[in-house]
Amino acid sequence: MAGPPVVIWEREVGRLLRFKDLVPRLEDALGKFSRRDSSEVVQPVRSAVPLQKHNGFMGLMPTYMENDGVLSTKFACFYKRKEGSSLPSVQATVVLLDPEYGNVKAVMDGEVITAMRTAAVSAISAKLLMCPGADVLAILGTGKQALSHYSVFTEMFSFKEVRVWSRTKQGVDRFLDSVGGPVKGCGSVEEAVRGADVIVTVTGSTEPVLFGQWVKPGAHIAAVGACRPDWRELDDELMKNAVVYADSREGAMTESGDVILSGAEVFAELGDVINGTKAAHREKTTVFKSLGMGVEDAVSAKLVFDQWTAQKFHL
Ligand SMILES: NC(=O)C1=CN([C@@H]2O[C@H](COP(=O)(O)OP(=O)(O)OC[C@H]3O[C@@H](n4cnc5c(N)ncnc54)[C@H](O)[C@@H]3O)[C@@H](O)[C@H]2O)C=CC1
Ligand SMILES: O=C([O-])C1=[NH+]CCC1
Repeated sequence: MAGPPVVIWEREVGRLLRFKDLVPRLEDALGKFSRRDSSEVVQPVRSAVPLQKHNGFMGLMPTYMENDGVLSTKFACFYKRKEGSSLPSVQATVVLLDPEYGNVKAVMDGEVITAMRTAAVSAISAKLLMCPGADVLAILGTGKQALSHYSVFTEMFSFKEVRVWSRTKQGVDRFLDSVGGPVKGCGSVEEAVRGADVIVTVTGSTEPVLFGQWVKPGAHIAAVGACRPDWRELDDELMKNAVVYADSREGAMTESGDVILSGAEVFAELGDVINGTKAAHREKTTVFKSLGMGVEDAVSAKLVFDQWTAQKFHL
């Protein structure tokens, strides 16, 4: 009989996970996912159970990577919060199983994994799709994802200017205090995004906050919020005039209000670009629509578990 699962919680996950280790594993996983080879990745579109009373959803994200021996699922509860609410927008737990025996090997905090893998995938989208010599980064939103995106974008790239916008001044001030680096706080979305080469949208908004009329031609947008079919962050003009990429085509067609309601076509998955089967249109305005995938959590959880096991037996 298998022993009880290990529990690896927030601080430990944060100590073990590094962007430099995560990014290449995510690139590999995105490529494998887009090959649609079931011996590499089996990952259905997330099931979302409505939590009507609490204005949220529980997303169940099972994934099996046969050749890598990884079986996992994440439970991600995400909510539409009222302004000023102190409750979290996203809470997540990742469960790692033994694919042969079916027992649970580890239960992990999923918040650090969600924050880091989502930001790392957005950074991969920028690496592949932003224009050469991109100088200005704008971040819309100042919550957990904004912080993790700031961390990985400033670790991987050398922007000359970073701008941030939040709907409240307190949000901007808190963000500036937490990051310490040189960031310009902006009083409006337009001020933040005019002339920006890369724009990250990480808000809890369900209506468009970013409008095409303000976006510089050739800019790259990593659109991370609005993960429900009736939620938006980007307007129709932007969606229709950009080349749209997604993490999962099926995911975007099922869950993204920006894709479904604008009628925009998903040109390619990020994995198709990694595999060299679809072009990276760096010269055009590009949108990467991120919904989040179980395969990203699976490789992150494996990395945490492997590092945790190596350290334990090294002591
Ligand atoms: N694509 C993916 O893989 C993932 C997407 N998400 C989504 O990313 C978004 C941000 O998540 P977190 O940073 O964890 O949340 P958070 O609660 O930490 O931060 C949300 C930010 O959005 C702002 N905001 C909320 N409502 C707004 C509105 N109506 N207009 C403008 N700004 C608004 C808040 O002031 C805050 O700055 C959420 O929509 C979440 O569901 C989160 C995890 C993974
Ligand atoms: O992939 C993910 O973990 C999530 N996507 C939307 C909210 C949480």
